[in-house]
Amino acid sequence: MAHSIIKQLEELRELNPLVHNITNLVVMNNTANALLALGASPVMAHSPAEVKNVVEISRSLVINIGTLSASWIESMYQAASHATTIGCPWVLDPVGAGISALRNDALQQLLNLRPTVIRGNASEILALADFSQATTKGVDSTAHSSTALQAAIKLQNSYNAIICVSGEIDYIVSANEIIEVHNGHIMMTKVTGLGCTSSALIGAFLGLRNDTVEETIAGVAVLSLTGELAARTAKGPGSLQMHLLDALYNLDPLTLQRELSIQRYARRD
Ligand SMILES: Nc1ncnc2c1ncn2[C@@H]1O[C@H](COP(=O)(O)OP(=O)(O)OP(=O)(O)O)[C@@H](O)[C@H]1O
Ligand SMILES: Cc1ncsc1CCO
Ligand SMILES: [Mg+2]
Repeated sequence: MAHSIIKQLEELRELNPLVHNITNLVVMNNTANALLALGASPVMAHSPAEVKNVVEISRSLVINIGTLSASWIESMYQAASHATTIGCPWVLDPVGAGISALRNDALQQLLNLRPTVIRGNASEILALADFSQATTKGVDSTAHSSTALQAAIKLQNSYNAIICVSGEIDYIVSANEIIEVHNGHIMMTKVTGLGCTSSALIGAFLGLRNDTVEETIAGVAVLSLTGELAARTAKGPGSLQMHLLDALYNLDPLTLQRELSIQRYARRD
């Protein structure tokens, strides 16, 4: 497993892929810096007048609904439909799924455009699988990631997307397998937008080699591991954020080999 991620990271740094982000106003700067530190090239572009042009030149698209409004929905819809049409892989981050009709309606439209990958916290994945049962508080999860595993499997079956549930254990559900990433640190929940960063890093790996499951695992695992490494030396959330960028920049094969904690098994449902 580490071997695949080491190779992918090497390829990513060599290629410096352009990642188109339509993301929220809270995390925009952090996300761009994380992509740069990893070795990708971010572009944040959300005007409806240009998103199709930007999708055309990008390796992948990341759509994050964190600070949604009507004009952003239009941009997201245009970008996602164009990405699906031209075969550009795209990630959906359903921030705050379940908290309002605006978000739920936008998410239903985006789901119908068939994202390649969906990554959310447990509350968001539970809400996406059944909006009528949503008990979301806001953008932070109120549930352990394991409680959303069945919902993730249901979403995978319905939309044929790779589903990631983040939390103490990150789960990645593909058509055939469940992958668990055990890296991470509780302090990461005290820095806003690290789930959003995970979605963006998945975007950075997508499109590298047409193996979307391996690419998704790489994105999730790299963020969780670098967060864990950063937490070891951080005094609190402020320095965690700073150390995370340094950990992404300095991540090397030996550290991946030594520190990754990943399990994968066949789906039995
Ligand atoms: N309880 C935990 N223990 C260890 N690591 C955690 C825990 N919760 C989250 N993490 C780490 O933080 C990462 C982001 O997950 P989280 O579920 O907090 O995202 P999120 O709620 O979508 O965040 P945001 O919306 O602020 O971007 C996970 O992939 C994992 O590495
Ligand atoms: C706090 C917050 N509110 C809307 S988006 C966002 C960033 C984490 O998703
Ligand atoms: Mg989130």
